[in-house]
Amino acid sequence: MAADITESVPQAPWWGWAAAGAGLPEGAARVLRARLGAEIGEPVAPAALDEVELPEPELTAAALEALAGAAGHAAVSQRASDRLRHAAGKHTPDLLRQRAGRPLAAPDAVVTPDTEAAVAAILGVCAAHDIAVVPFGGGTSVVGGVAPLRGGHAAVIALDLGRLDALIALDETDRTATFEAGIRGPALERALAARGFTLGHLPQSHQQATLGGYAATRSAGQASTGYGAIAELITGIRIETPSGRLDLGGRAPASAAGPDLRQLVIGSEGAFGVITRVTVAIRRAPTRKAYGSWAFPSFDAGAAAVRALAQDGGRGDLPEVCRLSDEEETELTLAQSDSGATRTLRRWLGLRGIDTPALLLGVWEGTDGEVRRRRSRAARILRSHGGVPTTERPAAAWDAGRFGAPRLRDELLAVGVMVDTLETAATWSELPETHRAVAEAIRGALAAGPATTGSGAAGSGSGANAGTAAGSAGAPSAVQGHISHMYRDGASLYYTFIAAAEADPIAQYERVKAAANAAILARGATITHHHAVGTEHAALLPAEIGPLGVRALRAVKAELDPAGIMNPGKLLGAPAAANAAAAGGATEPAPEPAPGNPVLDSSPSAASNG
Ligand SMILES: Cc1cc2nc3c(=O)[nH]c(=O)nc-3n(C[C@H](O)[C@H](O)[C@H](O)COP(=O)(O)OP(=O)(O)OC[C@H]3O[C@@H](n4cnc5c(N)ncnc54)[C@H](O)[C@@H]3O)c2cc1C
Repeated sequence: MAADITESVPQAPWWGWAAAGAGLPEGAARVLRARLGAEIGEPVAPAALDEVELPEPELTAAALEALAGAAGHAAVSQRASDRLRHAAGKHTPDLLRQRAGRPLAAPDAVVTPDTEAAVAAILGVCAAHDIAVVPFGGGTSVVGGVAPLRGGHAAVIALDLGRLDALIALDETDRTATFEAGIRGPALERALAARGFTLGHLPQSHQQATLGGYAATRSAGQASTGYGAIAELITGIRIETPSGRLDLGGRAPASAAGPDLRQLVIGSEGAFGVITRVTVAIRRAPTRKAYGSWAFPSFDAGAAAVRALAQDGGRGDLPEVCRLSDEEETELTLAQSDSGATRTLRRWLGLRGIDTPALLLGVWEGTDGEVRRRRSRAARILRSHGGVPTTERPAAAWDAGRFGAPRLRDELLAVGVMVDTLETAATWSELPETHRAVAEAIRGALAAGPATTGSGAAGSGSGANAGTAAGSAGAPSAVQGHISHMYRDGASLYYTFIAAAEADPIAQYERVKAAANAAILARGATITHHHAVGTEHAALLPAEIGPLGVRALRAVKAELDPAGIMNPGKLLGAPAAANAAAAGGATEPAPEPAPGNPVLDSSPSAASNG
């Protein structure tokens, strides 16, 4: 149940997800050796704190004093450890730079208010002193959402919401709960569980992510198929902006009073203001889970079956967690286990003509009778679409291990393996082709290898060498995918790519991202289903919502944030003024190159996020 998987709240180190673990599991290491053709080397430790190069803070004494006046002296820190922990999010280029001890930039101070009034006062100080504000929840962004960009302002602070973490109200009649926005996933679920409820929103990052962060990024939990993504769960939201407070929703279950402004705040990524409280729809905590796993002869066949479940099944037939791996992800998962059970499964499927299976996992949550009834109705539909039932074990094993996976990425990066994830979503009619096109684009970019000439080398951050220049052949790779958030009209698509790191792993990453983005846009799919826009996808937003759509959002920002201090460079990209400055060379500092780690090693499917 939600409560029993959210007991621990690891404190992320500044260079990764979790403190050093026990290394790679043997199964993962074996698959990597076999797949990537290399021996696993000794892990390279991240830089020590005193080796880290941090820029000098640029806040004036007057600005510091004013911030302390707004939030309290103890709430304003310029300690290196605090600045470092707020210097980046958690996507692979962030971690590569952090591990190397050469962060791109750091906030000039970290401010941790403990009241909404203090948040409003801080925004006033920042507007008056020309200070950019980066709202900081759990810092788990994988799209550059918390990058400490100044955007042409005199300084930048990270505004950490971590002390705003209270349950404000729980209404059992309305089945809603209101929280301060800085509460993290486990604390939120614990508070609800104490009263017999759950939110059911469990992104793989929930142990560190916050409710405000979920809202700001339009996040989707791993059980979103059953519970709904965060945009469907939020009934009310409050945001403090430099122009004042907006209190939205929460008056009635629905309203025809104009466009739903909550939806303008959900997904605003800190560019309009700071979300300080959120009201969510809650459910009775489930008392039972039921698991089911089915094998299909191909990913396309599995997707057709899931579509039938989503469109023709009855209410509740879709499991809360519904996850279909493609053939590659299924193979890499099975290959990590050489148990008798896995061998038996392969034989059993082989006898039914399924040699390259695509595995569907389902987790139903509810009461005992409910979950069994729902699972057997779903089973009938899946069988009628060619699904071969296996045991409950694969789904139960996935459920038990899913929140350990992010740590694995740290282990992989330590031993010189490039690993990261990316995602999109497509309608059912486009999904099979989109899946193939994006996977092939990623494989092609990895196989192309690094450019041998041109200015894009050595982590310039330009992404200009995206697989176009002549290059040496890339290393062997594994590219796996799954769908995991189902809708009546389509589903998300999620990819994990793994390869030996090149000498410039950030350039390697950018090459892959550029190729995948091009394929996603060419297929007419979305640039992001749940990771959000951040800096990573900001240049692609016009392709998704059109230039007029971007201008409309800019107009909203101009009203709520006239000085443009809120999270510069995220969501809407650089403002026009910053672009002009950039043309004159006064840009944000370019990313430092991460050192190459030529040693190959590490682990596949388990490192997959989301
Ligand atoms: C290992 C891993 C697994 C992940 N799995 C998933 C997944 O399953 N599903 C999913 O949706 N995402 C996933 N993510 C992405 C990320 O965790 C989500 O985007 C999450 O919602 C971010 O929450 P946060 O509190 O960490 O926000 P942060 O990373 O701190 O911030 C994200 C963005 O929101 C802004 N922001 C944060 N708080 C506020 C606030 N109170 N007011 C205004 N703006 C704010 C920030 O400025 C930034 O632009 C994963 C990330 C990692 C590293």
